[in-house]
Amino acid sequence: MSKTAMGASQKDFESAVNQMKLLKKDPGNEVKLKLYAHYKQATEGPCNTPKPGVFDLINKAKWDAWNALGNLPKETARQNYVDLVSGLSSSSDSSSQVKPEADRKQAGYETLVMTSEDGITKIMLNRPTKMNALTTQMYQEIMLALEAASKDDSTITVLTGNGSYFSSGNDLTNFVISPDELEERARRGAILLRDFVGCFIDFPKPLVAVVNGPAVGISVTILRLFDLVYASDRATFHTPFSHLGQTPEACSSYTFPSLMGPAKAAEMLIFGKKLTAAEACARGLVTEVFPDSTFQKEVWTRLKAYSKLPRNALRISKQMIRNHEKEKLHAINAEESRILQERWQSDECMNAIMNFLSRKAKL
Ligand SMILES: CCCCCCCCCC/C=C/CC(=O)SCCNC(=O)CCNC(=O)[C@H](O)C(C)(C)COP(=O)(O)OP(=O)(O)OC[C@H]1O[C@@H](n2cnc3c(N)ncnc32)[C@H](O)[C@@H]1OP(=O)(O)O
Repeated sequence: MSKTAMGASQKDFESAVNQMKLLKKDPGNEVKLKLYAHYKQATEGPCNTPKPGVFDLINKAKWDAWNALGNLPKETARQNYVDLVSGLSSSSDSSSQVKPEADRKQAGYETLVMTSEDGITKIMLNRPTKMNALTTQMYQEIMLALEAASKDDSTITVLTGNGSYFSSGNDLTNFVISPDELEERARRGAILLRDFVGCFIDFPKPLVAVVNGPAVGISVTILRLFDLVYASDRATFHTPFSHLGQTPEACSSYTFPSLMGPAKAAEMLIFGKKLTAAEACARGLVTEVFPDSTFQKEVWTRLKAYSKLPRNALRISKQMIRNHEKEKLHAINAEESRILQERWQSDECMNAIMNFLSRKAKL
């Protein structure tokens, strides 16, 4: 009989616990929470401690993860723990192996798939089960990918999402930190945000967003820094900053009012109105909307034709259009990032994040 059918033995479990201690790579907050919850369930049974206070972010997230396992039997939790650790070990083992030809395109990126073909470099956000929510690792990888794309011999660079969402914006688990770390993490978060947006402001080649599904938060505000935005008619555009106790970023406090007028910008950025693709197109945020059934075919046919145009002419024209406001955009980006650094430390922001993480609130 297989191990799974029998359930993991206590020895397997202990060896998985030891294996975890040797793991070289941080598996990320989500996995760590799952491991914690299953460890507690396997060793102590259902959650039996008082719920931590609302500002005790880390312990509250851990408690929520354990409590969510309900009455899961200890044996099942033990097996799940062993399976989780074995998945982590095999993925870190395989990263040192030589990848087959077809996979080489992805080398170096864990959260993205980057490919280059027909004069087009495509950067695809690749966390479909998390609606392509942007972790800090993902912001870093996108910056690296943009840097590489700016230097490669492609004509056009495309950003798109894998799965049903373009992106659900900032990954709210980026906020799972202990209160004594908050100030420093907010400081680093503001630098990350400023550098991330800066890469889009400075990107030298035509940059195209292929918005395959709903877009939330920073994945909406950043669109004004693209040269073309093609959207499926299934896409929606939502910036629920106030609901999260936060404020606009990616220069949208300046670009949105100048694009659609202050009244329409306020509806989105202050009051969090969600737009359909047609509405976003009418406001100038989207270049063109396509039926979802033919979206990929039509968009890629169009982009392949554009990528055959003279490369240098495209690049120079883009820079002529964008250079006028570059300096201003960098100043606005720095100011928005500074304001967010303060917001992230506010009670309003912390309460909203806690509500999402404890599944009390969704958009
Ligand atoms: C001090 C901290 C420093 C931080 C440094 C950060 C630096 C840069 C910051 C830039 C700032 C950007 C602002 C924004 O982007 S604001 C927008 C934030 N996004 C949200 O509020 C969206 C939250 N998600 C939802 O409301 C819903 O998930 C959804 C998108 C409406 C989809 O709902 P649906 O019912 O279809 O699907 P699920 O909710 O079941 O989602 C499937 C799983 O994906 C996880 N998920 C989805 N989105 C996020 C997210 N943004 N953050 C974290 N996790 C997300 C969801 O939890 C499910 O996971 P599970 O299967 O494990 O439960």
